[in-house]
Amino acid sequence: MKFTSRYATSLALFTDMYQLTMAQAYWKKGMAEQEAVFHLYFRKHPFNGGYTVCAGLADAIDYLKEFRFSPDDIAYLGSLKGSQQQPLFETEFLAYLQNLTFTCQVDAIPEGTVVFPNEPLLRIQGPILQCQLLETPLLTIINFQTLIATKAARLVDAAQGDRIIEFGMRRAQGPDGALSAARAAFIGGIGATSNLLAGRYFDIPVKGTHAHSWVMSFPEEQDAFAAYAEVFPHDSVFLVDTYNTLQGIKKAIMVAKQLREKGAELLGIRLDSGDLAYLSKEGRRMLDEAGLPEVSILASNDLDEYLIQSLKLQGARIDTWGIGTKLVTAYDQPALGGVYKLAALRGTDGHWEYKLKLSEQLIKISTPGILQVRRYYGTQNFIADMIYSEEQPVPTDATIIDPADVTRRRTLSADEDFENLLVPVFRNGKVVYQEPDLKTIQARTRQQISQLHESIRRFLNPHLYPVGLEEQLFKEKMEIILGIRNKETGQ
Ligand SMILES: Nc1ncnc2c1ncn2[C@@H]1O[C@H](COP(=O)(O)OP(=O)(O)OP(=O)(O)O)[C@@H](O)[C@H]1O
Ligand SMILES: O=P(O)(O)OC[C@H]1O[C@H](OP(=O)(O)OP(=O)(O)O)[C@H](O)[C@@H]1O
Ligand SMILES: O=C(O)c1cccnc1
Repeated sequence: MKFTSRYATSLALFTDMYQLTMAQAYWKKGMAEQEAVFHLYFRKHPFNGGYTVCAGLADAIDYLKEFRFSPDDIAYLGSLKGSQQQPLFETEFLAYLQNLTFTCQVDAIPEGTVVFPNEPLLRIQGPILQCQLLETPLLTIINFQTLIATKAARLVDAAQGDRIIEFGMRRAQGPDGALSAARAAFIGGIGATSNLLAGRYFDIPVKGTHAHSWVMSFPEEQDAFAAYAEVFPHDSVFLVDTYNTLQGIKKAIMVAKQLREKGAELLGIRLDSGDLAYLSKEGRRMLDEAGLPEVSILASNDLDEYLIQSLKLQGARIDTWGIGTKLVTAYDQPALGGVYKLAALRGTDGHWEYKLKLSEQLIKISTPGILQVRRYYGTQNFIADMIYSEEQPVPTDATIIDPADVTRRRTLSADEDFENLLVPVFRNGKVVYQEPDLKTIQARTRQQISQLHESIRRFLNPHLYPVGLEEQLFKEKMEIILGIRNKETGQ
């Protein structure tokens, strides 16, 4: 079984009802096929951080590849009633849906790329009815995985190269939360998961120790360790904190010595409570003195990036970090506020009409156009990102303007290396994108983060990476805003 089978049955109803009622209204008004452009983007980094790692594209692709309404879906929609008990959806509209196939153009930023507020992660162009139906599922997929990949990358940053295992399945937001989180966590740099189904679906390494129940099911802790080692002589990590951690470590050492006499080595011990700095230092000393310097120390217990940083500052001797709840639930910020906004609509004359959503706050006003993101590179670090509309040629020396603070401008020379981040994913409803495997995506994350200046990577008050609108696009956006405001106030 391959992970894509998660989307093998029809998930066209995996959307908000208003997408379907709008779809019927577009259809009824003869607008269903009008060509539109939507962008999916977020406005603020999660966790008050300085960067975000985008993830979820592979799932989005699988969803779109399978996008169709099954006869069962149509029957369900046909059964829905309005407030006057009349059928909500017309029979002819349901017939239209039954024959609907996905025909859009999709461009996206590859998974594992570092991204910033207001940059479109996905651009969907096609019949407005189709684009509209996809808003909710695309946001569901991309928001969550991007959030978790970013959390994972922060943990990896804090752990400074130590191994991290994802232990979160039992605390995840439901079964798909657990699977998606395991996948996204791996993209963010986590080395392994305890979730076997995620291991099987995504080809992520699986790892585990044992639970307290194993120790508790024996009259003596040492007998529990010995019995486990008998069954897994080369694959044992003993959980040493069931009764008294320091005594538990002594017993683990005794069993490790017996194991060595039989030609096998204990892999490690796990600490799951108490003062992890003190206990890991004591544990390391005891293991080293017993001639067991290779036995590693794994710690778990409500860990997050701040605790890892603190434990490292305290000199903790922890080699591997087991992280569950705080990772898979993105505990301190359980949702990324990604949005999906209409940016252009093709008029009857064939020209694009730019569209935007007004807001009291300038930063919340969406950007119109057929947007692309261009990243400029220095010798070591990324320099800046430019958001521009593909309709207009970019001048040789381009100026970018920060839409949140128009006094922040920067000119980007044509001599700099650059790359356009959005790449073609679907053309006329067919996949044209070669999906990288998960290990390649994970390597991309690591490589991308290494190109961020350390001031952007720090957790406390990170520096703002420069992202701006290309000057022409900025001016056009301002003109549209003024035009709408004048119209609305009758001036
Ligand atoms: N040296 C340390 N510095 C800062 N925080 C620590 C340190 N050691 C452990 N912690 C964290 O303190 C929190 C409380 O741990 P502690 O083991 O005292 O309580 P607990 O979680 O209630 O224990 P148990 O798992 O036995 O119920 C955990 O999040 C743990 O990761
Ligand atoms: O702490 P997390 O980061 O979520 O990691 C997963 C936790 O799950 C297990 O605990 P268990 O379910 O036995 O409960 P516990 O928290 O009481 O130890 C394990 O011993 C970890 O402590
Ligand atoms: O294998 C482990 O040690 C493990 C797995 C899930 C949750 N906590 C610990």
